Amino acid sequence: TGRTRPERLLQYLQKNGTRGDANNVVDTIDRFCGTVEWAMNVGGEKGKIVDKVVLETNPGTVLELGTYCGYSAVRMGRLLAPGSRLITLEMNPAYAKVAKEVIAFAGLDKQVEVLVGSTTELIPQLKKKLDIDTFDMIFLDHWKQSYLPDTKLLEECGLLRKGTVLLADNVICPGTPDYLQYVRSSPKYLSQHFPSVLEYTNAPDGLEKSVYLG
Ligand SMILES: O=c1[nH]cnc2c(O)cc(-c3ccc(F)cc3)c(Cl)c12
Ligand SMILES: [Mg+2]
Repeated sequence: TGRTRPERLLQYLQKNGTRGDANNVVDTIDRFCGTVEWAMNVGGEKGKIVDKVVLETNPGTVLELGTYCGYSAVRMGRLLAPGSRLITLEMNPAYAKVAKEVIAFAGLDKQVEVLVGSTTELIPQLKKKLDIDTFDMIFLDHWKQSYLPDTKLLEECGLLRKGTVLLADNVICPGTPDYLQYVRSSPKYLSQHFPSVLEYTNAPDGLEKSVYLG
């Protein structure tokens, strides 16, 4: 039974959530993390900003770096138009296993696909693996040290197009200074900061939205 935090989160969802109701899944996971056990989901406050960016962008293809338990995949997947696809990369197989069950519980397993492996290994394979040419939106939420190298890798692999929206979590806490400096100074991006708080706390954090200009 729930030996790990992701397993305890999944068990709480299976016990207290409504299968097939993605909005309820988001609220139920937020209740678990707010009342039982903190977990590193993007959460409700930053999640409202993610919702706004997704609805404004209306992406047909989304790439998420860092799945964890699938909270943000469900949060974004629930807002996508029919026929849209969200691909999420997770290097920890135990996390990916829980995420697949959370995504299926939410009824989003047709729109959301979890790939297990490192971003460095998977990003160069995406065009071959999926019949996707470029992504309309990227959500960076994996490891702070990887944001910048993976962004450059996405550019090199031709997975970004004029207007692709990059949305990055945790640019304040834990903080991604090299990534911020790059997207804010490079002529290839137009960046905007959204101050917020670290999930389930009142510690300062924020999201950075950067539009790729090609
Ligand atoms: O590693 C992370 N990946 C993706 N999102 C994350 C997040 O939203 C929060 C944190 C975090 C921040 C402060 C703290 F005290 C403990 C954990 C981490 Cl460490 C990650
Ligand atoms: Mg995060």
